[in-house]
Amino acid sequence: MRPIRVVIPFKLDCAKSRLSTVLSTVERERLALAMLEDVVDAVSGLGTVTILLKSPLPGGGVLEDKISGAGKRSGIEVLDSPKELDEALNLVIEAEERKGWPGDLLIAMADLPLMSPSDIADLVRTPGDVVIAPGRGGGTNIILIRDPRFRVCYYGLSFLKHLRRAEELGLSVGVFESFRCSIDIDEPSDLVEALIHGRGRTPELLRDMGFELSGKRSKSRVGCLRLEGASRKGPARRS
Ligand SMILES: Nc1nc2c(ncn2[C@@H]2O[C@H](COP(=O)(O)OP(=O)(O)OP(=O)(O)O)[C@@H](O)[C@H]2O)c(=O)[nH]1
Ligand SMILES: C[C@H](OP(=O)(O)O)C(=O)O
Repeated sequence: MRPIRVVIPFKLDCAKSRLSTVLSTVERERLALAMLEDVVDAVSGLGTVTILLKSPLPGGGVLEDKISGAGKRSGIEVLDSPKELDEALNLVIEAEERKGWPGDLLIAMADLPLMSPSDIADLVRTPGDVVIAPGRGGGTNIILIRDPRFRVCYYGLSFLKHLRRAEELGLSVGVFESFRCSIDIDEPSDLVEALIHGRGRTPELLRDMGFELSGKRSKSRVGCLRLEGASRKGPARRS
């Protein structure tokens, strides 16, 4: 199997804004960092890992000082880029192409806390010039790129856009269907999945923040918030 370089795009500034109804700005940053560490744990056995960090960091400093285990692990590179997601990633792909494509490129989003090393091991065994693990709602949670001509185009039903782009290039596509890889944490209702199925830092942090499962599927009022399936002890905190 060809070497694989893992790239995890990560933005901390205004992270996870779709969770702002249930988490303060600081809490969303803490959650984003916890999920990043869980993702790094899941992919670390594959090869070199690059965290493609949207710079500048809120409040300055360096990412390594904000994450514990993952940031200190050998083989983790943090690459700063002020560019938006697509441009930042396509510049990385183009750089690998100019180097003669020394290895394949696996792009994993930083908000996939359920993903496990075995899921990733199965994904990289999936045939295709491009292999995609779709996210719910038409997103692209993980993409393995084996052909340097491919470029990414996220947001707005990106899964379909990536299928179309591969077809236009005459590339074969593998779709990796996995419950654990399909769960990206975007909306408050996604927190239930992290609490039920998560095994790493993310569910631990959510419980520390006072989230708990309500036992049955019910609408729980938390202040003016309504959470399906999970309720929060104490008053909802806002930034
Ligand atoms: N390097 C980089 N990463 C990004 C950028 N925008 C989002 N990301 C990362 O890409 C992944 C998917 O992005 P989203 O799910 O939209 O994350 P988000 O922007 O924090 O969430 P929302 O504010 O709710 O859209 C996450 O790992 C983000 O950290 C960007 O402009 N640059
Ligand atoms: C990055 C984006 O994430 P979503 O907004 O779909 O969760 C996508 O997968 O295209």
